[in-house]
Amino acid sequence: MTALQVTGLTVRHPGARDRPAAVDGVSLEVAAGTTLGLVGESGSGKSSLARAIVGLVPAHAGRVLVDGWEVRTRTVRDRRRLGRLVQVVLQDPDTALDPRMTARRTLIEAATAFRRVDRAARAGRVTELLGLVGLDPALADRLPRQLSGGQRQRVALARALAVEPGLLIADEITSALDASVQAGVLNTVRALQHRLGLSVLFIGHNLPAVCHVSDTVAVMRHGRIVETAPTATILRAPRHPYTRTLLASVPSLRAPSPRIAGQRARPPRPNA
Ligand SMILES: Nc1ncnc2c1ncn2[C@@H]1O[C@H](COP(=O)(O)OP(=O)(O)OP(=O)(O)O)[C@@H](O)[C@H]1O
Repeated sequence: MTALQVTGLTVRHPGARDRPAAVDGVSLEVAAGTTLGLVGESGSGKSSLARAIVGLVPAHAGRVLVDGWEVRTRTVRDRRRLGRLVQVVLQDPDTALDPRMTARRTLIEAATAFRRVDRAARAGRVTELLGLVGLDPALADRLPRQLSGGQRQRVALARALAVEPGLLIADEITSALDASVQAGVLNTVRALQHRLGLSVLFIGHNLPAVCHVSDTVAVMRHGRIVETAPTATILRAPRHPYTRTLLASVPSLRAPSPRIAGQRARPPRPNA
């Protein structure tokens, strides 16, 4: 079963028609219950691809299937269906969260957007969601400005989970965080994926971070996927010169033990 299937997707941004396509005929798949990492340097087209998948920017060509359904965003009904199937968490939790809403209200609003949740069950659901992302339930009544950057990003993650989507798209979710906080959020994403059986498209420019949470990694450059392989293969035997360049710039990831073949990469050190 395929959670996400993208075929021949091309994105040309308005006002940039004379430049190469931001996304140029990209095809990729996220198998149900697995994480596909999408890695590439800034400007390679990762966010354009993510936005096109959920209809935030128009696709020039190509096809996107989520859980077998061809994504459309023409009607309110289409958009609701898409929102139930896919949730997106973005880089900057400061702009993603409503500054006037406590974590509790944010989570209740998301949990009840598509499903009925009895009033009596709501407090329990908030506690459960905060627990899932490793937050103390005592933080439920805080506003975003009363939380740290890492805590805000966890609330954004909990809000996405509140909808109970089959597919989560995480676009550079650790990039705005201090290095010391990044590893904790990455570990949370990996634990969630295992525990909830989520399908995840995890986007980032930091190869160790992407490898840490991903079963398979796709490497993107200049709008195209240059290599897709299981994470252990990307680390041990990358085929494309660009993948090798990315690896070479991360000394701690070179020549990993062959024992990790078929397994996930070792966790990055918290200060990596
Ligand atoms: N709204 C837009 N209008 C015009 N060009 C855009 C727009 N958004 C992105 N681009 C261009 O599309 C290309 C891909 O950008 P995109 O943001 O998708 O890359 P990225 O890999 O996500 O980069 P980053 O990691 O820095 O976010 C870049 O050349 C960028 O300048």
